[in-house]
Amino acid sequence: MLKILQDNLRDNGIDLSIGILEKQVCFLQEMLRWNKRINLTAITDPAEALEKHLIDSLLLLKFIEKKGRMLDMGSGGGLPGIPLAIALAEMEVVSVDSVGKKINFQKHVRRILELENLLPVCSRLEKINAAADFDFVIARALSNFSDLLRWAKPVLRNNGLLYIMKGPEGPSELDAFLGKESAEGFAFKQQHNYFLPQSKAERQLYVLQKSC
Ligand SMILES: C[S@@+](CC[C@H](N)C(=O)[O-])C[C@H]1O[C@@H](n2cnc3c(N)ncnc32)[C@H](O)[C@@H]1O
Repeated sequence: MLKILQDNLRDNGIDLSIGILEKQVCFLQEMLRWNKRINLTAITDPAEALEKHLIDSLLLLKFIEKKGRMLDMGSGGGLPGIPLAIALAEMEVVSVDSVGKKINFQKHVRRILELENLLPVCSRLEKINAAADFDFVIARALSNFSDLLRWAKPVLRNNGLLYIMKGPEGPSELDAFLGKESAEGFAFKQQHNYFLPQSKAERQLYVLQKSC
């Protein structure tokens, strides 16, 4: 698993140390192990989880800033926040989900991998009390653009970045959002399109900047 992860990341210009790769694989194995008892992911096949969870999260390293304070909204089993916290020692990741069992799993990962830059928090996003405290907010498989901007706005500092990860539905969701609402308080900065290495599944990363 480690070699496949290393090769796929290298093919995309991402070179992580063996120590970091080992931690990534350990996280994934723990997720699959805990998944037999609590519902963390619908994906149970290790090869598929490697690509759709770990590699999908780590391909972001090509596009995102590498240090600061990041909030992962609706992180579930810790995606993409935990792989990013493992890879980026200078990124402080606050990982929020409303389901206690999922956050307990994340706290277990924090403990066994000694991830001091990861803070798992059990809360609803609507109740997060962090006035404009984050440089970055990220979300994968959480909700529509409208909700994501509403939740991210109060917690992002001015000029902070919102990273929205989407699958093939991304462009039509974005068109629908722009068609009926304004992205008030945010400016579209970048869109990155990429493909997962094995399945060739299409992914988009939208980057929006808080403007006031
Ligand atoms: C589909 S899962 C995605 C999990 C993870 N981001 C991933 O990509 O695997 C969505 C997660 O968001 C959480 N969630 C949904 N609405 C939320 C809210 N308002 N506040 C906190 N967590 C929420 C759910 O508990 C669930 O774990």
